[in-house]
Amino acid sequence: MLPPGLLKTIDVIPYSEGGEGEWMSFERRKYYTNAFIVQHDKKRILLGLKKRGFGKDKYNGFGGKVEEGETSAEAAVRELQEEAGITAALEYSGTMLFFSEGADFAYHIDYYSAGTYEGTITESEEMRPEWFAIPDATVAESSALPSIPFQQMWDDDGIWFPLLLAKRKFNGRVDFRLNARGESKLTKWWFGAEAER
Ligand SMILES: Nc1nc2c([nH]c(=O)n2[C@H]2C[C@H](O)[C@@H](COP(=O)(O)OP(=O)(O)OP(=O)(O)O)O2)c(=O)[nH]1
Repeated sequence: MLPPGLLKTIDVIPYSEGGEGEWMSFERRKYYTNAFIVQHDKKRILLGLKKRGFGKDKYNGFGGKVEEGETSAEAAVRELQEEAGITAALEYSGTMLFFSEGADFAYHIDYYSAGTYEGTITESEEMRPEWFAIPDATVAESSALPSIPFQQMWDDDGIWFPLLLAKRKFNGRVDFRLNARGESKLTKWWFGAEAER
């Protein structure tokens, strides 16, 4: 059931799969984190515009590489502090394997989220933090905040964001291939999610 290379961290039921072709093979993986502040009471989520490096000009959670001697949870707290200037009691939200054609390693990404934070949200050299509205079908009024900018995020985020927002943990894998213009595009995915509570 699980795609190759994905290490199961929780019990999941199939949630979404699609795309075409075979899963690509890779030799190595590197461990990363990615953290979101999700405030359901205020109907908002904090994203950052990445200002440099991998994923530049995309909106994302705050994160980076897990360093030697630290756990992924510790790395997530450190990266949130470094990139957004805040601390939070982050909870594990899921794990995703991300492989992009031509890369010499796969990204093993642990996702985290928290509903509250301490400190003052501060722009860093890497990220410009901004609030976005959490979609809420039950409320007619529109938010003053912009909608989550999926067109300016990684292609796969639209698949698993509903799980993140619903607090359903997930495991998944996504493969990206280069198109004729040399852009990395989502070509195959598989996601499983914790059963609905
Ligand atoms: N939302 C989302 N995030 C992704 C995807 N793929 C992917 O690598 N990421 C995240 C994982 C990491 O948080 C970030 C890549 O790390 P980075 O570029 O900030 O890290 P870095 O090597 O510069 O390391 P560091 O200096 O921040 O420690 O992008 C994806 O498909 N969706």
